[in-house]
Amino acid sequence: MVQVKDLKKKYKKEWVLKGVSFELHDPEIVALVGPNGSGKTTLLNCMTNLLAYDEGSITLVEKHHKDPKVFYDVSYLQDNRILYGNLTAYDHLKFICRVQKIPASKIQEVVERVGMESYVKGRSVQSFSLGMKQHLLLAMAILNDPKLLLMDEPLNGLDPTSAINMRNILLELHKEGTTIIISSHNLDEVDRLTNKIYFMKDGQILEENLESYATKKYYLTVNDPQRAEIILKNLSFPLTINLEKQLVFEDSHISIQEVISQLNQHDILIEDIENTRVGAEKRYRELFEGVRSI
Ligand SMILES: Nc1ncnc2c1ncn2[C@@H]1O[C@H](COP(=O)(O)OP(=O)(O)OP(=O)(O)O)[C@@H](O)[C@H]1O
Repeated sequence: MVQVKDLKKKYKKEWVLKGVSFELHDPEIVALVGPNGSGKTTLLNCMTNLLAYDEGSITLVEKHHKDPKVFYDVSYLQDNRILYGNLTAYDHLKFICRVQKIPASKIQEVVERVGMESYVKGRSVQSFSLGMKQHLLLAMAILNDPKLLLMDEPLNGLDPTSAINMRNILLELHKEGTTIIISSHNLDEVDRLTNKIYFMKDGQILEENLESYATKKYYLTVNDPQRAEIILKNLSFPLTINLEKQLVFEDSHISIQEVISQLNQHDILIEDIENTRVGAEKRYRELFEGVRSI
């Protein structure tokens, strides 16, 4: 699916990529994580042939990455500067359909999937909010049912509902067989998408599978989060409330059974329990801030 071999790239005299190599075979979600300026965008731009590189080789979907046919199967969600302010969302989608020979009927399907029916026609992109632009970029990126989807900071500017929707779409695409490489600074979202992380450090990739490394995090949706928070904090349970009004706990700090039992005793209805392994932030801090976990 993807093969990057010993990729090197410098700007003037500064080497930004110093021999990046990795291979992906099965459909996977991989997060690309690193501090500002570590080379994530440079790597994605080289892979999609937007930027020349100095050494190395890149194969995408079994073809050389400069083969124009690659883009029937690959999409790249970049930042919103690629959008045309005086065109509508529909114009953008129609244009991609024309270039990639996708039936126009696909537009409606994608617009519904992303949830942008109310602003696809009748207003130009320059009047869009940041989140609306991200929706359009996502719609454009999934229009061709890509086998490989590369994404540079797709969560920028998304409200919680849109971020959840984006996450669900990515998880669905992955189940349908799409490989996704997503650069993100949102380590909580990264944990909810994948265990497989490429940390960009010193112009190289440190590949990590955090499966066994990570602890578990629980997200409880309850009928009365405010009362639940007061009750549990009075009992000294360490928890936070996220923007989705879920109660969030880490299992290294609590027994989830004990939490459930307390909520039951106080007649608080648990509507949903979601859990995910967390490790991205912990590992990031070890790698980039020299913080060792105990
Ligand atoms: N056109 C350019 N000319 C010179 N230097 C550049 C250019 N583009 C990027 N750089 C430098 O290359 C390095 C990597 O930049 P890049 O944008 O790839 O990092 P990034 O990891 O995507 O950062 P961020 O998280 O801030 O988006 C930085 O030091 C940046 O200043």
